[in-house]
Amino acid sequence: MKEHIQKKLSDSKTARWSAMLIVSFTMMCGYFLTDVMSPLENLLTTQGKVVYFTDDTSMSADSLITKVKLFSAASALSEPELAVEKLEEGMNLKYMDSVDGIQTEMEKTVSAVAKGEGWSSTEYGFFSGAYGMINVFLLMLFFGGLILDKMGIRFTGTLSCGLMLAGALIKWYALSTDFGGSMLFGMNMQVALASVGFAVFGMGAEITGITVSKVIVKWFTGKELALAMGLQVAMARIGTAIALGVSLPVARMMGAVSYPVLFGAIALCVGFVSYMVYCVMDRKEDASEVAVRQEAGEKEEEGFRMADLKQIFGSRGFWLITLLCLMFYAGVFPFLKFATKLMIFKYGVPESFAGLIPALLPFGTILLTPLFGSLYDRIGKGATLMLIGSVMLTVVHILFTLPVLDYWWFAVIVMVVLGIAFSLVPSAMWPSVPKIIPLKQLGSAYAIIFYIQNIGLMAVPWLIGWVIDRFATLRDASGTITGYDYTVPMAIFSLFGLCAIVIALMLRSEDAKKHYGLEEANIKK
Ligand SMILES: NCCCC[C@H](N)C(=O)NCC(=O)O
Repeated sequence: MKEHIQKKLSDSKTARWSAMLIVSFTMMCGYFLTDVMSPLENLLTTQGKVVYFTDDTSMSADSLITKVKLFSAASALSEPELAVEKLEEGMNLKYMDSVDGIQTEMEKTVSAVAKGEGWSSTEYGFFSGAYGMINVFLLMLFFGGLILDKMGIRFTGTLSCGLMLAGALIKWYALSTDFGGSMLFGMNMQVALASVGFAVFGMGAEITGITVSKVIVKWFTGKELALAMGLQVAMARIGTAIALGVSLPVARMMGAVSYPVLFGAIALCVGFVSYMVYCVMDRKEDASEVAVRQEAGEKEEEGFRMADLKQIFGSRGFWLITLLCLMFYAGVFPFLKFATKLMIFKYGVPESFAGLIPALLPFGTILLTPLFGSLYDRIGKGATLMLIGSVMLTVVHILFTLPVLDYWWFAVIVMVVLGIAFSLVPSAMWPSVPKIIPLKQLGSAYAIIFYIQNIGLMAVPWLIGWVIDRFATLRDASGTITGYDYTVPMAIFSLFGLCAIVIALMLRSEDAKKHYGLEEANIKK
């Protein structure tokens, strides 16, 4: 008679790849919401309504009305009854504008009118950094890791998806409400409440992130681990790319910045349901694992103990990966928050296309992250991949800093190179952690890495927002903003890249000493 051999559910290719797709979809919705406000920086920091024309230029509604009236006076026409509230899509307007210092007659058609929120760059930076605030100040990410290792994947993932959704709804409420200039914590009420929402969302998103990483390690250890992690990250990047590409057109079409957030919250509800589906699979995987152990007469693995934290904290390799993560990601995610406006003011890209250039970055990574992940699975060289990625990040930021080649095509090329760097490092970094830290401590290990990384995700946008207000905003004699010079903010991003190179070099030499296996293939032949 043929002997029946118990198998784990994860031994089935279909089952493990389905699990990967389901949790990655949830994460993708989270990433969409994380970056959905980035292309709206210019709109958020404009006071009053903004008018967009069919030729892809835009102007504040107040200034347009003044210019229309100038035209009426110059052409001796009776002043039209035009007011900001009457501006709408399809209107054909004649106005006077200064072209090369000469007052010139212009005629343009309005393609959309959207409401700016009048935030300062500092307020925008504060809001963007709020993502990491609860994680950092209330140590919630750290506790999230402990909860994950103690309470398991199903409980933690459900909790974190709920937090993401609650945060997204608070943010949507804040952005869709007119608080009439009231203040909270000495801050514009809208900025404060939107930041609270983003902070709650960020707590959920980061805990979901560590949970999803643990899910992938659980189903793919000894199999296609780096490829699966690469594909999960690639799907997350699709979320970022969609956010960067569609957020501004949606806000314009609907006339307000709150709508992209609302659509993201609706998508997240679907992501929540998909996580529930994964929970069913997770239960089956656990049951099959128990059966395999019983058949083999193995004892159940010991659970996580607080003492295990000592082992994590005592590992130099772990700290180097953590610091590399801090520096590398400080140079990428916060940069994306400011990149759309950089494209408008440094490279002269029309606002309606400006979000598409930063969107190239995550798009590039969609193919490359799994590709490099699979390379790491088969031939290794993880520490070297991280080093090359860090060098590329630094070169890119130096090129964005220098006042050379301020053409849109050059920005595209540089952004593609950044996309390659942004594929190399994550595809090698995340699958390297289980080579240094054992599975039962992995939730806590990822949580600590994400915790330190969140300090950067929080503080860097605060710093850059303040630096833009202080050192990068150009004004005319009357104090009106005339443009931005991004040299100082981009030089700061270059410094993060330089630190990443030094740490990647140290990690490679530590690996050579301690034999973590970072340069070895993941798939054992
Ligand atoms: N904009 C999303 C921030 C997610 C940060 C998260 N802690 C993370 O590092 N995820 C892995 C990745 O490479 O995206």
